[in-house]
Amino acid sequence: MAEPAATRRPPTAAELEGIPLDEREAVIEVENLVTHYGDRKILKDVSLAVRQGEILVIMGGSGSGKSTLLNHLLGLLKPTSGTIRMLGKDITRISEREYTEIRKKLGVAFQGGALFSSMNLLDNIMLPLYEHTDLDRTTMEIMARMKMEVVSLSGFDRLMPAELSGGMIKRAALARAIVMDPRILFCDEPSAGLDPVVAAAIDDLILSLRAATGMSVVVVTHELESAFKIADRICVLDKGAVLTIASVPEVKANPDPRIQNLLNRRTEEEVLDPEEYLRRLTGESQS
Ligand SMILES: Nc1ncnc2c1ncn2[C@@H]1O[C@H](COP(=O)(O)OP(=O)(O)OP(=O)(O)O)[C@@H](O)[C@H]1O
Repeated sequence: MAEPAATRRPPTAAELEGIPLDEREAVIEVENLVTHYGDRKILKDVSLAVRQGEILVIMGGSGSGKSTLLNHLLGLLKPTSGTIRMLGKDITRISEREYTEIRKKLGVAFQGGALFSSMNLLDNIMLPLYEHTDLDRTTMEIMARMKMEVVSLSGFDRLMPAELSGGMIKRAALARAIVMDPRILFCDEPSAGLDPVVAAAIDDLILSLRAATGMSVVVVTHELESAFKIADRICVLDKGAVLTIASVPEVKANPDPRIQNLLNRRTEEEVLDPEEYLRRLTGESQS
């Protein structure tokens, strides 16, 4: 029997080079995911796969279900039905102990950084090592500083989160997310709220991390420019359903007005038809 994906040595970026996405192993496979908040159906039969070394960007208007999907992928929410295979294991059906093993192979850069305000930068970046390893402090410091160098934060060990710029916080969040050399990196709005130059630098950083390590990256973003620059494929969500999962040129050429509205940043209200508006007022469009 083949060794499970979670324990096998992952392929390097060089080994993946030249292998088309479709022929690579999936590190995440979501099938027919349905989830509710109370009686309200939020994710409607979502299916998607993320391949080795792929950057998949999840896009969609406000309230389309991006955060809900991300929280399911991170094992923070349990779906009503459907499966989420992460590195070969269905995380909706495994024990907490098994999930902890998978979780060690996932890095998460949370929106806003999620840095602890009472800890300096170095300690913040070392946190996953404290949580998941028995390494001594000196080794942890060395590992954290190596990642700080990767994200151009060398020498800022003792700065407190309140002293960091928006771009530095995003880079610190990335450093913490990669400190355990994850197989899959999740980034929630990695460049939101940054000026265009700083945002572009974060995009470049994500691309160079993937190129150096061959890890897979899942990015949730509102930023079109960023999505077009970094995505191998974009998954467009609309009202909890996947409209398409396709390459950037394919998404741009997709004639679906909901996709074109999203790309052209037209608000939903501008394109809402009267009947849909009525259904919304009566609550009928909520299921
Ligand atoms: N804890 C909750 N309880 C009830 N409903 C919720 C909860 N969290 C989100 N929702 C609803 O679920 C839907 C999807 O929300 P979600 O936050 O996943 O969307 P999103 O695409 O991430 O939006 P945004 O871009 O604004 O962050 C929305 O209609 C939202 O109001």
